[in-house]
Amino acid sequence: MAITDKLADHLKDKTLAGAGAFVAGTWREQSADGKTFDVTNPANGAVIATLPNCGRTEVDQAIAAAHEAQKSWAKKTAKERASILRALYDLMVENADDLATILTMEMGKPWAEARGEILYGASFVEWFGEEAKRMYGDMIPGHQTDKRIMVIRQPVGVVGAITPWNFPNAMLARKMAPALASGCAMVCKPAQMTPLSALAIACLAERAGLPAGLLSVVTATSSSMVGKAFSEDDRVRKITFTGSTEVGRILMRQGADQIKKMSLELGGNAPFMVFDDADLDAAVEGAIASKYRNAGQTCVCANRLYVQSGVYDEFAEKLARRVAELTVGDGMAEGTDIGPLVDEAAVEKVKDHIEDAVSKGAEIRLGGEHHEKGGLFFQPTVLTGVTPEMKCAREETFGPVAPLFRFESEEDVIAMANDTEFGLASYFFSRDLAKVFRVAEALEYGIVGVNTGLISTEVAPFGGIKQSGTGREGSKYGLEDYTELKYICLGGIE
Ligand SMILES: NC(=O)c1ccc[n+]([C@@H]2O[C@H](COP(=O)([O-])OP(=O)(O)OC[C@H]3O[C@@H](n4cnc5c(N)ncnc54)[C@H](O)[C@@H]3O)[C@@H](O)[C@H]2O)c1
Ligand SMILES: O=C[C@H](O)CS(=O)(=O)O
Repeated sequence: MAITDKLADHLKDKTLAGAGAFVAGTWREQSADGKTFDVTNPANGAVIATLPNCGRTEVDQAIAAAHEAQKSWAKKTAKERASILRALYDLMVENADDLATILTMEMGKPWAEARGEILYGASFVEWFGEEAKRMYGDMIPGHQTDKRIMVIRQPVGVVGAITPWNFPNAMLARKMAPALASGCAMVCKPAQMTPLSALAIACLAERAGLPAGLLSVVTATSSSMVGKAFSEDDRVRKITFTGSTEVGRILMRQGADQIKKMSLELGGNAPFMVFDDADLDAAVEGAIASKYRNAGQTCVCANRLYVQSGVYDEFAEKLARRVAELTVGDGMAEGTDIGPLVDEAAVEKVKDHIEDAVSKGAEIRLGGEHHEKGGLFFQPTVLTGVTPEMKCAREETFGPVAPLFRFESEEDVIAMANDTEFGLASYFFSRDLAKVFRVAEALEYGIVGVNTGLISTEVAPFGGIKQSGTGREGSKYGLEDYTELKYICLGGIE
């Protein structure tokens, strides 16, 4: 059994996290070279699982099995593929409590947030099961009397997926669902800190009747080995990656030799703007939702909060009062709002950003310290008097820190908001309709939240511009990333 009692004792279904890596349709408790690695609970450091540390042998086996299984899978009707995705959706919902417990104990987020992530991940499986039936093509009026022009969509083939630790269920579901719906096969390498959520999805996919080989979950500590395997093997037609921009850049370079099709969901540096005419209470709630969700460890978290002068002091006061109500603790404990950060490096980065800001003149309105619980817990923090020279203005903090910048005019704040190499999510609060359109159209981002801090849904296209990535996940557009267009020119039709 891969999982320990530290996790099994919290599960109704103890087999859900699988029994090792899921490679080419079989569960592997051992890798070819016999190496293993531990998965620990960031709330207390307890070992919750020991998994095989897969090598190139397992990755190659997974790719070969995917390449074989995908041929017959692509020949099934959309309805046949949709029915298996629907069965998987139903199983994810039925097992949501256990899936949430697995997620919280390997990643740390509060259980209620984890359960929300499970339903969010499941929503992509439901959505793309339906979209499978709408993989339409075109009939185009011919350019000559004897010609008929057809355009069809066909699955890309084998997809290599690499996913991050902060949404270990939803980030795989958001890739696997359109891939399987369109007739592709997938080999996934989850983050080594959080592999169990992906293994649980594979376990339920097997129970839902997904044919062997179509989905593999390779658990490995050498992520660069997996990235190279995906890049070098021409049976892998596409790489889909969610994670940091620097790793996305590496994968893009490695994929260039084979002109590998790429979907990249990368880093962010989201501006969150509050104008004088905003509903301040709504803006505060929006800031709480956007900034402190997952302890600030999401790619779409507000990273820079710009507040117009006329409401700056009132907003800062209201926000600090609301943040002070947040409870820090173990994600499995009732009432926890802010769980532990994922690792020591994350804690050090948060400390560095705070120390840098204070050294350049910012003030700590609230928090700013390592939490008294110690370990990976950090106090939710509000900084005021923040300026563009500070690290938190240019780097993704990825922690529970809200740096408040003051601004005077609409033109100034748009210029500051756009002054970054990132372009994923952005947010602003205003009740002036003309301003809403002007600002939304001027922001250089893939996503704009207006009078809301929460934008994530399966029905909308999620993705960024500039160095936040390429491609879109979710929505009717999400299927396109897993298909190729084929133009068929029919001649001799007299
Ligand atoms: N745009 C989005 O949808 C989205 C979602 C979640 C996280 N992110 C971003 O991800 C970052 C945080 O997540 P993270 O710390 O897991 O990112 P990361 O880039 O360090 O790791 C992401 C995944 O890539 C793997 N990896 C690392 N180096 C690799 C290499 N050389 N070759 C192949 N794979 C490699 C990791 O093992 C992990 O599975 C943040 O920048 C965040 O903004 C973006
Ligand atoms: O980290 C960013 C993920 O994409 C999470 S969400 O889609 O915004 O919930």
